[in-house]
Amino acid sequence: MLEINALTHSYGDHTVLSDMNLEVAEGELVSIVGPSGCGKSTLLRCIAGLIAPTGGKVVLNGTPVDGVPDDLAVVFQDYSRSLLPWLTVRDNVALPLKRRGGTRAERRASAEEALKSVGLADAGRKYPWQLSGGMQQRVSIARALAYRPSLLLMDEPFGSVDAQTREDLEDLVLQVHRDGGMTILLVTHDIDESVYLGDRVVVLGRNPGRIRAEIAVDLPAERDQIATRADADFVRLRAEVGKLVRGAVTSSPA
Ligand SMILES: Nc1ncnc2c1ncn2[C@@H]1O[C@H](COP(=O)(O)OP(=O)(O)OP(=O)(O)O)[C@@H](O)[C@H]1O
Repeated sequence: MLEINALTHSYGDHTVLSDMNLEVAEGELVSIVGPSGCGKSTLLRCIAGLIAPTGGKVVLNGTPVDGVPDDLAVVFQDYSRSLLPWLTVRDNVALPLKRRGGTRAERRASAEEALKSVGLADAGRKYPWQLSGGMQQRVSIARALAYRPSLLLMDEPFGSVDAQTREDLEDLVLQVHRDGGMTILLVTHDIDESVYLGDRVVVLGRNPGRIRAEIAVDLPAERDQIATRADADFVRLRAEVGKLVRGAVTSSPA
């Protein structure tokens, strides 16, 4: 459903991504990890059509990306800036649905349903600033879910929440992925998280950013914060990814 062909991006004479090729299948959850500055966010911005790559192309559902595609949603780390403080939580979630058409009542009903699915059934009439950080990030996720994109991009979505909330939100993403079959690309700094959530982990190296390795996560789809993380296969995969990321900091990409 997503094809990245010979993608290159430079900011001025600083080449950040070089000749990147990646295919993502319908319904896959792909984690992207790599050292700071290797171009993970730049890659997501190219896929989201927020920046035009300097070379190569991104093809989503058979159509080359040229501007922000209609059937895509993005969740960023900085939830405090992504929600509009003057709109209620429900209206924040319903806002992007205007692009989909439908009546105001239908949009509100979809928003309520998405809020329920992230455990915020009672928060619709509140304002974002009345909620905790973790709850605000749930609202951002609900907004993306209500939109029912064919591709969901998440850029360090749990980087600013506490450890317990992070685990809850990770499990929420797994549940959404399992139930809705959504294709998800998730950028994270957290190696454990990349393995816990991913069907596949893509490791980027830097100078310039290239795919250094792709690791299939051959764990059962059903995951559990305690049992999965204690599983010998999980521990092996985490070590493998960790070694590749550490190697990517110092050596040039393979
Ligand atoms: N708008 C921009 N203009 C110029 N340089 C940029 C811009 N955005 C990013 N860069 C540079 O491109 C490189 C890659 O940045 P990017 O944010 O894509 O990396 P990242 O892997 O997401 O980093 P991090 O893990 O620290 O968030 C960095 O050296 C960064 O300074």
